[in-house]
Amino acid sequence: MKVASIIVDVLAKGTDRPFDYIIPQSLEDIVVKGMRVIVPFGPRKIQGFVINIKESSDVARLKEIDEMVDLQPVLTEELLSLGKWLTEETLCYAMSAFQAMLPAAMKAKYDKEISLPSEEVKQQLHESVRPLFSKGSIRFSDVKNHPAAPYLLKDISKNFLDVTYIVKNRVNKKMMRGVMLSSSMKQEDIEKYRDGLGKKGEKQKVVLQYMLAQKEKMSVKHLKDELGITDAPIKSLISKGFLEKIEIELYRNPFAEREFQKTSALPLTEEQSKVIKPIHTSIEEDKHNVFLLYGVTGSGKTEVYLQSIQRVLEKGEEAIVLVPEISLTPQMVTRFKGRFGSKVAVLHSGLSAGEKYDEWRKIQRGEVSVVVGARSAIFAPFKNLGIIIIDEEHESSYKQEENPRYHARDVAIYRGKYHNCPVVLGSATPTLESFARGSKGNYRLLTLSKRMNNAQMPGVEKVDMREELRNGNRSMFSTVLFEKMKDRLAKGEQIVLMLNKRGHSSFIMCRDCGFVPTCPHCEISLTYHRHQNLMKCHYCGHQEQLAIKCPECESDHIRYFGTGTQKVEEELTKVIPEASVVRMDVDTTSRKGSHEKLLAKFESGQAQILLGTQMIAKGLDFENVTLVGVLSADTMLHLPDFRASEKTFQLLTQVSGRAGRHSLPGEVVIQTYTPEHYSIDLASHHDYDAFYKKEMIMRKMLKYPPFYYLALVTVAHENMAVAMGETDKIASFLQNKLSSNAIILGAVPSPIAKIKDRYRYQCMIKYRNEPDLFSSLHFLLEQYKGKMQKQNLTINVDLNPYVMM
Ligand SMILES: Nc1ncnc2c1ncn2[C@@H]1O[C@H](COP(=O)(O)OP(=O)(O)OP(=O)(O)O)[C@@H](O)[C@H]1O
Ligand SMILES: [Zn+2]
Ligand SMILES: [Zn+2]
Repeated sequence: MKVASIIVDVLAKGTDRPFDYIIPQSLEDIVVKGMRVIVPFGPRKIQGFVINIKESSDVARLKEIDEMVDLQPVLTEELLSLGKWLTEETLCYAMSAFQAMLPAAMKAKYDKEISLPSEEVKQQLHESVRPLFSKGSIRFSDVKNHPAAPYLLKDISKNFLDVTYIVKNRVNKKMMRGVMLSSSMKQEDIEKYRDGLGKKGEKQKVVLQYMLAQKEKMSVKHLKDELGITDAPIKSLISKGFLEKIEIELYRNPFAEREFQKTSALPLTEEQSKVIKPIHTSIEEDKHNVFLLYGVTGSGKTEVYLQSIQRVLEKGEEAIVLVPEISLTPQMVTRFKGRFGSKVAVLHSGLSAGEKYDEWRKIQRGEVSVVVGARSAIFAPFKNLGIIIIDEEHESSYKQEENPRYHARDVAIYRGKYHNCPVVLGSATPTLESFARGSKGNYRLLTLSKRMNNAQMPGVEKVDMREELRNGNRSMFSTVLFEKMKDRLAKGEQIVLMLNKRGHSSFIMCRDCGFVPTCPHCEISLTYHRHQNLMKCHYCGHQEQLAIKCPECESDHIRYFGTGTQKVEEELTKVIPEASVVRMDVDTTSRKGSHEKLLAKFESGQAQILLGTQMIAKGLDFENVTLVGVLSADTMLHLPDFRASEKTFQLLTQVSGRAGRHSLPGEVVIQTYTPEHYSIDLASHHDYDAFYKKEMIMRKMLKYPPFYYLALVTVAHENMAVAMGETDKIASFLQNKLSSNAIILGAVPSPIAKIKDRYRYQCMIKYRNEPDLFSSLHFLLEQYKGKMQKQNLTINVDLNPYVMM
């Protein structure tokens, strides 16, 4: 008898352990570790992961595995043990850890298609299996009960056959209204009609002009946005037969039809050669090392990554490159695809479930050897990893904010140890945690202190916006910034303007009494949505009409506060009408491929100003940009987060780094209300080292990372007293369990004290060495499992939290 230990798909504390099941005789040689199967569980049938196969079980009465979900293992031995490690490190369920490693498309049950990789293979198949393939590929569901099925499964387990999941694109293709130039009419006739249009047909003329120039299908929405027109001129052109109505597919893979210009390795600078040496050695000697590549903006870190990967590929091994989601820009992708061509898979959130599955399969089948992707790409199922690179390692998006609450850096180091390969963390502004490890020698610190071609770091000017106001300048541009913008436009150079939107920027405030409307269910300020003229809660979706009068003091000076990118854009067109502006924010980039289009427009010089939120701060490398303006440097400083200063420093340094990266010298203007703050002051001097020293003193004094570890327990309940009471109990329980060196703060209300009508309390643990902490937290969650279910109490434990709200 063979027995499989299985983690079942029930997310509850009591079921978070392996259950034993008998493997039916017909499947004995076929079910292996890392496959998913269907098993009876109570009255139901559910999915589970096989994590072990054994000869016997201690449990007396075992049930049998019902059927197979996968015909081949989806998790490798390594990923299975990584899953176990994740459950211990992040206190998550084994099931969530495994699920996190697979593409979303595979979470549902899909039929499988089985096909012959080639005709020759047919001879190797079992004789009863051969006839099944007489008409090409087959569906597993069709042959499941066929007498040859057991032999078919055996042939699959011998890797004779190809298995693909039939993943329907869950996101159905979205179609939208579009138009094209009439196919039956001659272009001259259309041009003739256009030229004949007078004042009354002005709008139609604009449309035809545009369509004739673009020579492409266009969505109606795009035309309206781009040309600032209504439906009317488009409709009348259709009725006259100049335009034809068509349907346009909204989503498409932005990189699918792209040709990538092939690049080859650049001769390295002296500094680059110096830092790449130990990385190459580590690759060649199969040694695990963590390198912290600390290189100023524009110092050529990417080339170091590329040539490190080159060496890995020459060894026949594989590479994972993580980049923050927002810098998965075409520019970044082009660099990797340009060097390694079709060996590169790209994983980012813009892909549909089906497309993500396709990329994942290429990795699993060894068709690619480099993955460039956001956080979850760290689980890429490579079997011979030779290097893991994390670019912009300071980015907080590498921490997942839901279960499993893992940090990609920790997973990278786990996998690097497993595969005896180097992990490279790169940044111009490393996190304090990493830099401290680098300085102590836990990581090997590699420094690139100079920009390419010895380009100077841009000069930075701070402007005190309070002063501007005192001098009567009420606009959002300081005099200095405005003058410099004018100057660059005159010279034909380009400008990047950043508006920091994180924090509270688009809320409504009463200018008389300071009242700010908040969500009645969540206690966070409502965000103003200009298009619909509504106020919305970003946590629960609650919305209200815009207040006309202040409910507190009845003043009608209640209005939109802070500036959105759209408002800046409007202002720009007013004060500098000659400039063409590309605006990049969540609104203009939500559509697939729009990111790419906007950046292409800027890169080609069709626009002189790139205006955007944080998303433009990183990774962009444009030759002609000589001026960077930060419109409001301090919005992030006031967040209730001990990393607020660090985040501000990082962002300012990153965005400043966009200027003067090539032959033209760059300049930066930082507008701020708190120019004396050390984050802003030191960022303006490009002084990471001084910032690091200063911030380390603060962290030491306040007992924060990297001097102390943090754990955050958040409790939520609809009754405030219950939430507070339970948090108090948890705090005193931990107080008893932990040493007197641990600091336990709370119960206190969370910075966001209520979400969706549930009150939130938290307890923060600061500790250095508490061997009992994890087991105590486990015990606690175990104790609470009944209460959590019955009383609808939620307890979240975040080890090394990045979001303090
Ligand atoms: N050895 C080299 N010779 C010539 N040009 C190089 C070399 N290495 C890098 N470059 C060029 O220098 C520019 C800056 O490099 P890169 O964008 O990699 O900087 P970075 O360190 O990643 O900066 P950031 O942190 O700001 O993104 C790029 O245009 C790159 O092509
Ligand atoms: Zn008021
Ligand atoms: Zn709300």
